[in-house]
Amino acid sequence: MKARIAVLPGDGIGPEVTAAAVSVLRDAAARGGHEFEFSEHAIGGCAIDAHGDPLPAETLIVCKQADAVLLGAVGGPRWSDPKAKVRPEQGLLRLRAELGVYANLRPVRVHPKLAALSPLKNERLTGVDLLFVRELTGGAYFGAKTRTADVATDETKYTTQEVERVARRAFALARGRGRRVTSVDKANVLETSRLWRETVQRVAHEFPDVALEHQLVDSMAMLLLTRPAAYDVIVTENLFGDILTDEAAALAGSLGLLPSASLGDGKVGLYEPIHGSAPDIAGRGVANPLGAILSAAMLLRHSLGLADEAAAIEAAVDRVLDAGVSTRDLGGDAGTREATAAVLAALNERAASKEAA
Ligand SMILES: NC(=O)c1ccc[n+]([C@@H]2O[C@H](COP(=O)([O-])OP(=O)(O)OC[C@H]3O[C@@H](n4cnc5c(N)ncnc54)[C@H](O)[C@@H]3O)[C@@H](O)[C@H]2O)c1
Ligand SMILES: CC(C)[C@H](C(=O)O)[C@@H](O)C(=O)O
Ligand SMILES: [Mg+2]
Repeated sequence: MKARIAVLPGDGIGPEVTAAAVSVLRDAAARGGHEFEFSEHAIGGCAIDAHGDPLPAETLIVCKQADAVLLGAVGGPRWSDPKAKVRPEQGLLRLRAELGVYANLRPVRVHPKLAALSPLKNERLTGVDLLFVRELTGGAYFGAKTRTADVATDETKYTTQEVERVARRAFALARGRGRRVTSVDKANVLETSRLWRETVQRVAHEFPDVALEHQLVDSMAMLLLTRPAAYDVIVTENLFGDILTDEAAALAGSLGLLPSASLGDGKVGLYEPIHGSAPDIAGRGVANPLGAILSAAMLLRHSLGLADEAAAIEAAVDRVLDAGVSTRDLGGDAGTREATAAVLAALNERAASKEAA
């Protein structure tokens, strides 16, 4: 098959982990006889420096015309002055809104080898296999903002339609997994959460084969650590989803491991690891590339319909972790390149053993 993939490396470790993901995609293309055309474009802080705009018009046009967008990360201290008028993160938020990718899928699995490293009790982590579905284009991130010298506001707004579509996506995904959805809100305090809860409840009637429960976000933050294996699909609003998924990264072992796919009703999907630009380790070749590589697998599955190729990459990542190859965030000493090379080697071995069989 032919596919156009827009690559937006961004800032900090973004270019390092994106290069790793692209090499795995090139490998999948070569192996499967596919023609993937990659083109790189600016976003975030480096786009502010080069074009005065964190989402240059050219980047947006190419992304809209692509089959999929692969993104590294944006932001960093250089562009973080609280008084700055333009921020790298605005480019990413605009891109998500422009692509209409309202459902952000963030799977969290705990690899057995890494469970042993966790400060949490091992038995609690056994079998953890979560899928967060984070609403991505609404809520406080996109509401009106005001600021005077002493007062600031960020409006949180949700419409029924915005909640319905992300809830439907979560229920549909639950059908392919454990058939359980936990909807997370703050309905004891927030009006937006009451609308959220009523709407999710109504959508649940369309999916009688999927069990629904509601949790308040504060207790969910605790439950995620005390009984993570009890959950399947967790659907929540933008801000809560951002926070809970970084928390869930502690279950998996590192923020550097977690991938994401952002999907809407249009054809273009956006794929990015959930971590940021990690300014503290940028440029040193030590970033964990696995979250970006697993995001590339999600790209193959969700945008290109190449489920087997995606599963092969996920299995290769598992084998690399099984073999004890890990980057510094996981207590190992492999660099970004070594970890990437190990994934490519595991893919090779698998292909060779399949051929031999
Ligand atoms: N999607 C995105 O582009 C995105 C996501 C989150 C944060 N950000 C931005 O990134 C900047 C830095 O934010 P932050 O420091 O709060 O969060 P961060 O995710 O960049 O880093 C948090 C911690 O996790 C570590 N880490 C993150 N990714 C890693 C990886 N792949 N391998 C090894 N260690 C990794 C970092 O070294 C750091 O110690 C901010 O400007 C923020 O807005 C961007
Ligand atoms: C950089 C920021 C806008 C972004 C978000 O909050 O969505 C990031 O934290 C993420 O999780 O992708
Ligand atoms: Mg985040």
